[in-house]
Amino acid sequence: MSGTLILVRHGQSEWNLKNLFTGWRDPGLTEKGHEEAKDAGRRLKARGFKPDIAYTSVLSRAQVTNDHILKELGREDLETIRDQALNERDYGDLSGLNKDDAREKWGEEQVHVWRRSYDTPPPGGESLKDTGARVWPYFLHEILPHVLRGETVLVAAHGNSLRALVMALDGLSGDEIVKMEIATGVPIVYKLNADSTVASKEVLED
Ligand SMILES: O=C(O)[C@@H](CO)OP(=O)(O)O
Repeated sequence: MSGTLILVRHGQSEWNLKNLFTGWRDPGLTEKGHEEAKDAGRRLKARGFKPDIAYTSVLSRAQVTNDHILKELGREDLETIRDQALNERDYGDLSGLNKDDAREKWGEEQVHVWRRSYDTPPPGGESLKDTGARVWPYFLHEILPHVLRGETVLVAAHGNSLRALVMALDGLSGDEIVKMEIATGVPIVYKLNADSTVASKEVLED
């Protein structure tokens, strides 16, 4: 039997809008972000998805996104597990800085390497590899068993924690992940086989 894994990046946050490195800081959603989250819920509802359990991070932008989705699905009372393992990548000393100011200071190329490379950490922060080293074991031990039991699992998390997960699920290389972006509020739906390989992947865009 195969189960379903639904990944959703939180809606636009106040700091996404202000173009600030966010990481483990905890800004709320913008109006647009709230709408994106509700829209993710509507898209899932239109396709008949019914989560059996939900997972999110300890950061409010992901939790509120999860709440909006569950409300749209009429499942506000669904068990939701919150864990730091699903937090955004820790941006270290870049947290709170403007991304354009950082490009002025350190150069376009260096900032791109910090933002998108696989194994170069930003100063004082986590590389995507470091993020994957906490996201992937958590996924294997806590989330995957539900999917393998045939359940539908919702994971509302963050751009880079989800990039780490998608990298492993899709078998992408360190070079391939550099180009991979995850849009806010757009559900990515995986069906997994009983041996945990990916049976199908669908991005629920407009
Ligand atoms: O600031 C952050 O925490 C992330 C996600 O918003 O940014 P980036 O896309 O630059 O990795």
